[in-house]
Amino acid sequence: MEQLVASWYNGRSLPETYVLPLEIRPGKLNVPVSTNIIPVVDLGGHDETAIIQQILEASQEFGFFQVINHGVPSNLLDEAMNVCKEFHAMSAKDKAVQCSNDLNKNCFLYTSSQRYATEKYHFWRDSLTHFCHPLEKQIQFWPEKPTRYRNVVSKYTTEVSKLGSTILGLISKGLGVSPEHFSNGLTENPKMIVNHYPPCPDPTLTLGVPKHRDPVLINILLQEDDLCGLQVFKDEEWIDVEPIPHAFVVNIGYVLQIISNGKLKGAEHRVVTNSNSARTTASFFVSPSDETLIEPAKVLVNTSSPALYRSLPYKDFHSKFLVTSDWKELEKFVRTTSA
Ligand SMILES: O=C(O)CCC(=O)C(=O)O
Ligand SMILES: [Fe+2]
Repeated sequence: MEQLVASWYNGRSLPETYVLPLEIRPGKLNVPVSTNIIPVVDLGGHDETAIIQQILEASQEFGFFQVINHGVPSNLLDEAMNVCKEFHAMSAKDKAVQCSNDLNKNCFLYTSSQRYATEKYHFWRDSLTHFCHPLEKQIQFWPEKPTRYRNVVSKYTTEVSKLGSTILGLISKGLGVSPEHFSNGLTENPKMIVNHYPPCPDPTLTLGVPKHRDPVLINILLQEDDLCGLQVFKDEEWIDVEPIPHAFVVNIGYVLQIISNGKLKGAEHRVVTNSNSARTTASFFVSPSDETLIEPAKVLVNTSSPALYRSLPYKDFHSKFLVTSDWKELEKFVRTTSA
């Protein structure tokens, strides 16, 4: 396995292979205070129409929002975050014993990105990734250490799955798309990604994750209470996603941009590092099964709003995503020729 950053960073200066070209370096880290603030949606309210409107507006304008009063118990969020941190705090040897480094396996561990072997430079991140559904089948592949991992994370992913269905239900109502549209194979392949960004010797020169869009329907992200790192690109500026204790960050992925025929935005985002503390996050990627055809919902396509994207199996889209870091190339691949 490529060496996890956590196993060698201590006391080292930033290796050349992590120094990014000027145009994508974060440079100055304090982003200017922006008038753009990622919207916060209170899911506990009774006015469903108002909630749907807030979610749709945020998804159109930012492609990002945070949710509070979402129904997942706070102690479960704390336990899940703690066990994710404990996993990454284990020795490299223990981590290697727990997980494969084969990206085709149901549970695997990698560093930088899944394109490590071909990427020009590396990123300051280690990630554990595993599938979550069906739980009875997948759980046997998850790490056995820390010993609480399977117990806590199975409860966590069960709750976050329900939240995902709720949010997609609200989005489908807002778009006027039948809710079956999202249950029909589209949400079959949820995946957990436990990201870890060790303290970095020079956060101005490198990134934890470069600018990207998620290749999924939505991502439901748990971040630590007091550490910024995630930034959203909007109106040519980077905006910090300020952590709110026990909230989730939700972002629209590119698959939902396709299904909504461009009405919702698969937002561009990146992760900056910091030199003081390690930061851990858990992404819950809600994505279709490999064979599911992804295409603009029929009710959203008409003569005045023609289909912007062609129909293709999710696995074709995802394979292309894994081999290209060039977003324009991916857009070209999924767009209709007339769009
Ligand atoms: O760690 C974060 O803050 C975000 C991670 C992310 O963008 C991803 O997992 O796609
Ligand atoms: Fe992402």
